[in-house]
Amino acid sequence: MNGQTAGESIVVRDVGQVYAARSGPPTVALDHVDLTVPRGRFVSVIGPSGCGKSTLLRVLAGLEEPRTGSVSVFGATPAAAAAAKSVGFVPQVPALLPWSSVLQNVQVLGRVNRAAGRRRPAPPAGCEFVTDPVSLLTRLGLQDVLHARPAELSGGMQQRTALARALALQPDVLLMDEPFSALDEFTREAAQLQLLDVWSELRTTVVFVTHSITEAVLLSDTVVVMASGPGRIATSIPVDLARPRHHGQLDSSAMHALEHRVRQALGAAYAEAGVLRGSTA
Ligand SMILES: Nc1ncnc2c1ncn2[C@@H]1O[C@H](COP(=O)(O)OP(=O)(O)OP(=O)(O)O)[C@@H](O)[C@H]1O
Repeated sequence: MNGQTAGESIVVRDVGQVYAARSGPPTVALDHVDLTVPRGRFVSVIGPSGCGKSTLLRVLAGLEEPRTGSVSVFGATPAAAAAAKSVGFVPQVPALLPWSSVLQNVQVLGRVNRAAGRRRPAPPAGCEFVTDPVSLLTRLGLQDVLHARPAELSGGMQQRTALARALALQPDVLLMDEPFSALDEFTREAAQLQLLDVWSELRTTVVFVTHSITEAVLLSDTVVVMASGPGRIATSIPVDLARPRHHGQLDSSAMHALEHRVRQALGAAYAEAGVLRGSTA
């Protein structure tokens, strides 16, 4: 377990997931997947379309049971972690309540928490902002739109609201499924910086699915490259860029070298999928 105990890490062991197909053989979405995410780390998952990234997130979120293998979220099953509101999820589409304000969208989970009688440990020193929705939204640059409805917000603002909603749970783990993929380049960069800014203080454990090599490298401690046919982990690439990260690092030789490594691994995953498809056609 890489020297980590179950309570200190998310541990995925030999996980497999299979879906029945409408016709033909079943889809092996995950096959012998092993992954350890130590507490407080930021891990990105990248891979060809259909390689099982979202399936892996759903298994971690307790939304589906894996067919085989085991998953521990800091010592609990994913279902137990989800029931304890220890898992925050930021989907690709923000799915905000359209008739509620930005503030109400974030407050609603606080109410769910209180109704569940959930007690959270005090946040790290200096991170008290996370316990107060107004402070949290202000921290994410949304102080001027607290009372706006989602339809009045830009895409970037909507995603930051979804991030605030997830963070308001004070989750032990934050699962993010291509949260910035629909944003234009500059809005995306701003959202990345906002995320890095709050993450650098909260140090919530993050599993972040993306199709962007640059985004994966810029944000992460480790980039996990998946391959498809069947869905599996091809390699894990540690990112040793200094923190705090910023877009000034994008032009550094270290950044380019890491992007190159991820691109090579991803290229191999795509090529292999093509070979596998060719051989089974
Ligand atoms: N509920 C389901 N029923 C049947 N097949 C499914 C189901 N969910 C996913 N799959 C299949 O499992 C495989 C993995 O899907 P998944 O959505 O996890 O991939 P992904 O890597 O997230 O893809 P993308 O990058 O396109 O979002 C795909 O072949 C997909 O068609």
